[in-house]
Amino acid sequence: MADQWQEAYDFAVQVARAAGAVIRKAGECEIKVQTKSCTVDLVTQTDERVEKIIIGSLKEQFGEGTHCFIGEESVAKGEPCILTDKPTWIIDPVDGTTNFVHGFPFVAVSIAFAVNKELEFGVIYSCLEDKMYKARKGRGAFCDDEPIQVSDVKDIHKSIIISEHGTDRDKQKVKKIFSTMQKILCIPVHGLRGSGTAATNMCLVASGATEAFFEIGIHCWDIAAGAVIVKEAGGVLLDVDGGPFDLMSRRMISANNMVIAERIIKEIEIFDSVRDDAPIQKK
Ligand SMILES: O=P(O)(O)O[C@H]1[C@H](O)[C@H](O)[C@H](O)[C@@H](O)[C@@H]1O
Ligand SMILES: [Mg+2]
Repeated sequence: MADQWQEAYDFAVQVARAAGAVIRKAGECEIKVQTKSCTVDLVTQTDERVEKIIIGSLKEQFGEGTHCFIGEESVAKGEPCILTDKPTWIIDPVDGTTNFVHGFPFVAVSIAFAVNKELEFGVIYSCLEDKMYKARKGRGAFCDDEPIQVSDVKDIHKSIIISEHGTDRDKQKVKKIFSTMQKILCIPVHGLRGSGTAATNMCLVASGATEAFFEIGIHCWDIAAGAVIVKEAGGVLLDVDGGPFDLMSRRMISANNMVIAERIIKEIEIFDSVRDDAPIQKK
């Protein structure tokens, strides 16, 4: 059967690379910062501009109205965040916005593509490192066209685990986040890390640099592309309660294998997060 998504996959790589160049250029100038859900949930004109460039390029290539789009900044402006069976692009134009504002060198363009609610491919361009991660369902994962695969570590005591504290500063949630981190650190593991971008964190799992990344509070656009890349690199994806991975649930764990995943899950103190696809509350 004709491979109907190869052209879209190749085009997504081109668009991600071009978007990364725009981000790098914008980082050389003064960055005007605004906030979204709270004072530390940052957004810049670059996030919005890059999302418009990405969606505009995809619409031009594939036609208006044939594909659907879930973009971080479009959703922030009230667009629906509902995954249907239609071909859908799930986009984080600047993952690691806080890093971008501070010049902390991990900023990623994350572009995923789903059909019939199945993730077909994911592309993550770590634009300050100039590293292009990509994967198509059933065809392996790559960094700069070199195959990548998860680490073979099964002993939790020999692992590095990535966790992020996110942008929520609710004291009860922060307490659970740090209590979880403390319990994991004192297993003990070799170390805890966090790049500040979920997409990059998942690439670090996929490339074997760390054994797991989990987070409660992320969004579908932060993790959709990384989910394909981790899975195609031989890793596993689960809900933080050990259930099946749920893209819209705002929580997940990605790991190199089930042994590590299940050991980490034991320590995670879960707190509620409103689903990405929850009905929009009328103000
Ligand atoms: O930079 P964002 O696109 O907003 O996404 C990040 C989020 O804001 C928060 O910092 C999370 O901890 C990150 O994992 C996520 O990528
Ligand atoms: Mg973002």
